[in-house]
Amino acid sequence: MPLILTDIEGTTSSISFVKDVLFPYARRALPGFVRAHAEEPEVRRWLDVVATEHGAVCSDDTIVEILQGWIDEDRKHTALKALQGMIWSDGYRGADFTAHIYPDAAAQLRDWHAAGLPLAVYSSGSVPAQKLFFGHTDAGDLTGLFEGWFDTEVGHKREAGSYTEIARRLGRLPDDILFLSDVVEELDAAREAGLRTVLIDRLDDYPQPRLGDAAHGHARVERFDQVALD
Ligand SMILES: CSCCC(=O)C(=O)COP(=O)(O)O
Ligand SMILES: [Mg+2]
Repeated sequence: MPLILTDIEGTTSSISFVKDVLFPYARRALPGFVRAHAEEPEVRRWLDVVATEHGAVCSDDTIVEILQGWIDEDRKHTALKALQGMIWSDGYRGADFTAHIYPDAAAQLRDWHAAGLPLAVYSSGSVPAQKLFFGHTDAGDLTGLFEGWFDTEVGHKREAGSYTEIARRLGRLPDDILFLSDVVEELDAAREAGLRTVLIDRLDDYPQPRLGDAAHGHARVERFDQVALD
């Protein structure tokens, strides 16, 4: 039985929840969060990464502006993702929102887990953000279904080496892992590393079905219950 490795945004869950709820929440809360927590080592560490990348001495206000710009560009930068995760914690715990999950994804993940299939997550969202997300979904707390959590600290999702590293950390051969994602470039990288791949083509997120050449030769389904495991 393969291990199922799943992406989040556009795969288990809608892009609009991330873009229209999570990102605006983080954008709004960022200035107050930085004012309140900038001297905490785990926060300072990531603010300093942003300042170093900016290449000039900059104030925390400037760092906030840079981070807000990255949110607007949907940059998958590890420092931004770590800070977003800390900010969303307040939103989930204060019940400002729950995380969207497609009903077919929640049901199939539960069924695979019940059948003994190992499950893991690989998302650009930080591991703490992933755990918050699956801990507060519309379908309840799903964290117990997963035995592995990976973010861009293993590498970026469009690089084959990231998938090789995930397989190594999971102690599995690459072709014993089935990766599910909405992004063909991520699936290309996973296939290059030897993983099996399925394009989850959510028509709510991608109204033009990615058929033929657009699917880059990856198996393509529209829902989790259509994923073939062999
Ligand atoms: C972990 S939830 C937040 C989602 C997020 O910030 C993100 O960038 C999602 O990207 P993905 O790799 O899951 O498509
Ligand atoms: Mg995605």
